[in-house]
Amino acid sequence: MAAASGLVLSRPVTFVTGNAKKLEEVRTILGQSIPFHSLKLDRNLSLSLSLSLYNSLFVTVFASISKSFLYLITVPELQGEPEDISKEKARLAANEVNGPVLVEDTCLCFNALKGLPGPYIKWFLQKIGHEGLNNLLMAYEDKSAYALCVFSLALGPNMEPVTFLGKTPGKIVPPRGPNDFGWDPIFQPDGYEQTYAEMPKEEKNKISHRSKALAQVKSHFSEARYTFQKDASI
Ligand SMILES: O=c1nc[nH]c2c1ncn2[C@H]1C[C@H](O)[C@@H](COP(=O)(O)OP(=O)(O)OP(=O)(O)O)O1
Ligand SMILES: [Mg+2]
Repeated sequence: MAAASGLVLSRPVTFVTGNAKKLEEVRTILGQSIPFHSLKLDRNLSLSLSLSLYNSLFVTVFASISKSFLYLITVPELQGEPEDISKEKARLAANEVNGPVLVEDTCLCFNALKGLPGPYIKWFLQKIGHEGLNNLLMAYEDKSAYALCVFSLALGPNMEPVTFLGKTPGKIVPPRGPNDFGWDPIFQPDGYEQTYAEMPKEEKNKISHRSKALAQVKSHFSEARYTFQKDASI
């Protein structure tokens, strides 16, 4: 029976993030399509920024799962190529959770800067803000950029993660629209007159880097047909 219905996992997949906005979008886009733990996250950022080539920052995440579990998850902010970062994040999260996890890492890549800030966008945004990000491109005519989302699924500790990529091309513009999610106000996707921030959420979710990557996650789940020892309501 297990073979007929796909791989048996110890429990439903836990989506690990410290970013409430990400979680909100993932929830909306996925709906009921994948059996996830219902996750509510609170974050407690413990910042220890160093110039080390290794983990420069540790994010402490309190995840209360289905109201009855509380996980303290420390996921380091890693460095390197987007896919490697996302995979490593999944390995670490799977060890912490001791079960199947899905994680996601988002990059904002400027073509004139050969893909930078890329995975380091979080620090660039935190340090220099929307204006600073625009200024980075002042010396270049090419303001084109792309948003890249890399999900990694690890079925358990010591399991090799699988990645799913989603990419949306656009350009960097002076900030427009509500400032409630990261770099949304300065990213204008190709074919639109509005920035991500100006768009209605449903519109962003139709074309975003995140929804493109999640479409692949969904098809992976429908092909794999995982079953779980414990049901999703736990
Ligand atoms: O759709 C988006 N629209 C605008 N801004 C966004 C988006 N998605 C992520 N962001 C921001 C959050 C963070 O400043 C950086 C990614 O960093 P990233 O490490 O992936 O996110 P995070 O540390 O906030 O959450 P997590 O705990 O899942 O790693 O870009
Ligand atoms: Mg992060």
